Amino acid sequence: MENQDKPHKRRVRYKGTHPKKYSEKYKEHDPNKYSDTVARVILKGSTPAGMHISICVKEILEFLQIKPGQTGLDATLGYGGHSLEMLKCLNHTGHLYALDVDPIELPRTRDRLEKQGYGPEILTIKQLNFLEVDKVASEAGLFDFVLADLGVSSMQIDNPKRGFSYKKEGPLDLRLNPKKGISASERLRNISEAELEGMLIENSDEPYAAKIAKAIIIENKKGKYISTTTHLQQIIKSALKFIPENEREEAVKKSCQRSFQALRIDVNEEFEVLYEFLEKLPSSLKSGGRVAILSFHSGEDRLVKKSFKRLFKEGIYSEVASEIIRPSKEECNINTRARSTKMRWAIKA
Ligand SMILES: C[S@@+](CC[C@H](N)C(=O)[O-])C[C@H]1O[C@@H](n2cnc3c(N)ncnc32)[C@H](O)[C@@H]1O
Repeated sequence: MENQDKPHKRRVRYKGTHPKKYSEKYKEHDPNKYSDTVARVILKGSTPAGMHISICVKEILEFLQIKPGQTGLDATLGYGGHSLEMLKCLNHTGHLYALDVDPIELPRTRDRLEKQGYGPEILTIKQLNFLEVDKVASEAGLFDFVLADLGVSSMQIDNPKRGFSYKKEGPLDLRLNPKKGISASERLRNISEAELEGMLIENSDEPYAAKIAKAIIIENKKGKYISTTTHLQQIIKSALKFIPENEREEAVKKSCQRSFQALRIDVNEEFEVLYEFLEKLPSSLKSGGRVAILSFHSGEDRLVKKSFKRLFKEGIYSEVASEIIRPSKEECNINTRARSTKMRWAIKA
């Protein structure tokens, strides 16, 4: 009877036989109802829309050696895949704290984990920047284990409204928390050519930084401020016109990837935040406490490596990874986003 009052809501229609746009992938957005479709997409080596496939799960669990009764921190909750695996190890005794700055995905993940039986009695989720790790530790007590899986989730990259990908038309935002700070578009509006060139070099080793910075500033001077992902992509494309045609497509793709990464690092102050987190980590860990960090580009990995090495020399860590751990070939085949992952770990003295 009830249904008679409700108007029937038609699902979004798409052209052709398969949905291509993020918003049209209604089956992938509902993994509980359409588990077959989701499994098929994963098998094909893709990440279903609205999902994130956790990386190096086996390697992380092997290292963290989580036991029931322990207290841990997932500094980067994301889709909650790593949290879920860590919660299974706790076996309903102990506590997991989980942080994320993203106010859009966090409530979805909280709901998902709660539906799987992980509520506030075992899991405390906070919308907080992980640079506040010390504050969380003062509430939770020192941690037995900490995981940080840096960067962005697939849900964030795939959602065109967030502006993380040059491949999809959307506002040039790139903030992990769109309610805080300024968008990438605003940042580009008020930047000088020298600062922009420096940002592209420092954050992502962009070889055509000078040319791209110049092209963006010329566009600003014309009053054509860059407000969308595709506008920025077009500017990069025209700045690289001097590259021979047979090499241009690949070069533009790479420069787009690097430039978007550089802007993302800048608007989210990712290096400053990571540095502060690494400084505060040891005093948030118990003696014997373990930390694993997954990073996705050389700038991040350098910071982790330097911090772990220095604190090991100072006797603050008793052991640190001597080499980077990488996901297996099999994992990279299933999940192409795993290919650039570098894992490092440390144990508190
Ligand atoms: C790679 S994803 C994590 C995926 C997660 N491990 C999983 O299995 O689903 C990274 C997440 O960290 C969050 N993040 C990035 N920097 C952060 C910071 N400084 N503080 C808190 N969360 C952050 C992002 O919003 C994103 O959701």
